[in-house]
Amino acid sequence: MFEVQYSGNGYHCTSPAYFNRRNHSSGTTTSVFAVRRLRERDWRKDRHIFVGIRSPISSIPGPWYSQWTFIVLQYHWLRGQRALYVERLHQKYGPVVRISPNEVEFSSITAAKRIHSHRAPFPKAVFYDKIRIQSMLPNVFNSTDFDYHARHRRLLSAPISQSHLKAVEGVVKARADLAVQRIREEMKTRGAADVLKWWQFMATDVIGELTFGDSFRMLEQGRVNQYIKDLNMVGMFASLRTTFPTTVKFASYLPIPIFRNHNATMDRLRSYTRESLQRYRSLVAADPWNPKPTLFTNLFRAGEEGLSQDEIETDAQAYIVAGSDTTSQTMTYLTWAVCRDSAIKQRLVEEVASLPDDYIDDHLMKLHYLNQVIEETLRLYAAAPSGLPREVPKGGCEIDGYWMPGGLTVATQAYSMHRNPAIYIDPERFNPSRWENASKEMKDSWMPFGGGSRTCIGMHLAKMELRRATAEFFRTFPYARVSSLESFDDADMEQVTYFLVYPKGKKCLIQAS
Ligand code: HEM
Repeated sequence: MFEVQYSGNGYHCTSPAYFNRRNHSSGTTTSVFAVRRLRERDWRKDRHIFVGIRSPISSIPGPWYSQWTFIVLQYHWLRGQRALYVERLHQKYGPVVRISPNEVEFSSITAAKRIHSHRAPFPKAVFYDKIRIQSMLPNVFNSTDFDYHARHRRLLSAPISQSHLKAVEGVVKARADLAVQRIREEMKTRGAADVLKWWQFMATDVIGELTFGDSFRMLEQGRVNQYIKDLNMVGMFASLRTTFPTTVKFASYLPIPIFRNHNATMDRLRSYTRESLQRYRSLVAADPWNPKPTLFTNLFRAGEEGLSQDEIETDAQAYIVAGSDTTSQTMTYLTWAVCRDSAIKQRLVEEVASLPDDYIDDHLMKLHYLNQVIEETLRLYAAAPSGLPREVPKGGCEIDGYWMPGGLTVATQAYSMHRNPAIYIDPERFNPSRWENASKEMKDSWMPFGGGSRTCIGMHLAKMELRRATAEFFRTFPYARVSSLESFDDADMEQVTYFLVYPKGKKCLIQAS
C-alpha cells in the first residue's frame, strides 16, 4: 500500500519515484485512505482561496500564484497564448507543473500513457462541458460520459476508418486538386496566393461533402463568406465559453457585443448544420436504396440502434468544426515550413515528381519523405497544441511520483510533448529527416491526434487530405517560396493557440517562383 506524508505544504505519495525527487525527512505519516477522504471533494467547483492552503497538490512545482488563482492561466487562454505559457512553465519547473489551483500539466511519456490509457482512460474534464453549446446535446468530441461517448464513437467509427476511406478518396482528390488550381489562379492575379485561405476552403469542402453529401463549394466561390467567418471565431469563442460560462448563458440579455456576437455565431453554425442535414435527409428519403454515401448515411438507417436526429446533428457539428481548421492549419504550416527551406523543398519536390500522373493515395502512403514532412509538421505545428484536460478518476492515483486526488484536472499538451529536447534534438528546427530512424521515445511522445479512446476519429481522413494536397502542391509548384508581398513575414506565422492553432497574421502568402 502507498503511504502519504504531510510535510507542511501538502500531501505526497511516498512511492520510490517520488522519493527520487523530494526529501521528506520532516513529514508525518498518515494512511492513504484517510488522506483520500480529505481529497474527495468536487475540485471542479473548488475555486475559493482555501484551496491554496489545504491543497494536497500544493507541493507540485509551479509559480506561487497558481496555488491561489486561475486568473493568470485564463488571461493567457483568452489571449490565445496558453500553450506557450504552459511550455514556459515546463521549461522553468520541469515535467510536472501546477498551473492553477486544481490543474496539473504533465509533459512526460509515462504521464501521457497513464492519462490517455486505452484500458483505463481518464474521463474528459469539465472543460468539455463548458466548451459545449449548452442548447445542444453532447457530441462525440465534447461528451464527458463514457457510455454516451462509446455509443457515438462505435456508430461513427467504421465509415471514417482507414479501410472505408477508400470510398471517399475521389472527394479528397477532387477538392485538393481544385485547391491547387485556385492557388495557381490567385498567384497569377495577385502575385502570390494566400494558401491559408485555400487550404481552409479545401478542408471545409471535404468535410462538408463527407458529412452532408454536398460540399460548401467554398473553392468555387473563392471568398470568405459568413460561414467561414463564423468558423474562424469558434476557437476564440470556445475560450470565452470556458472562462465566462454564466455570462455566455445570459448573453442575449446583456448589452455586451462580444457575448451577443458569440450567441449569434453559434446559432448560425447550428442552422447550417440543421439545414444541410435536412437537405441530405430529403435526398435519402427520395432515393432510399441509393443515396450518395456520407460518413453519416448508416446512422440515418440505423433505426433504434442508431442515434436520434438531435444526436446526429450534434455529431455533424463536431465533424464540420473539428474537421476543417485542424487540417487546413496543418497544411498551411506545412507549405510555409517547406517553402522556407530549399533543401527540404528540393527533396520533397523530387520525391513527388516520381509519382505516376494518375497517382492515388496508395502511392502516397509509400512516399517516405512526404510522410516524414507531414509527421514533422504535426510535431512542430500541432493543430491542437494545448492541454487536453482529463479528470482524475474517483479514488485518485499516482502519476510520475505525485499523488493526484480524484476529481483533479490533469493534462498533457502536444506543444510541450513535441519540444522535449531530451527526445527531439534541436526541437525548434523543422527537420523531417529526424523521422527516418525515429526512436521509440519520439513515437511515444508524438501525439498531435491526442491519445487513447479519445484519439482523433478523423486522423486517417486528415492524413489522406494532407498527403494529396502536399503532393499536388509541390508537383505543381516546384519553385514555390514564401512571399514578402503585402509585407508578409515570419511574424505573421507566429502561433496563436486557443484550443486550435492559427497564424497570428491570419494569412500565408506563397508565390510560385
Ligand atoms: C490534422 C488534422 C487534425 C488534427 C491535428 C486533429 C487533432 C485532434 C485531437 C488532438 C483530438 C483529441 C481532442 C481531445 O482529446 O480533446 C481530436 C479529436 C477529434 N477529432 Fe480531430 N484532428 C484533425 C482532423 C480531424 C478531422 C478531419 C476530423 C473529421 C471528422 C476530426 C474529428 C475529430 C473528432 C470528432 C474528435 C473527437 C473524438 C473523440 O473524442 O472520440 N479531426 N482531433
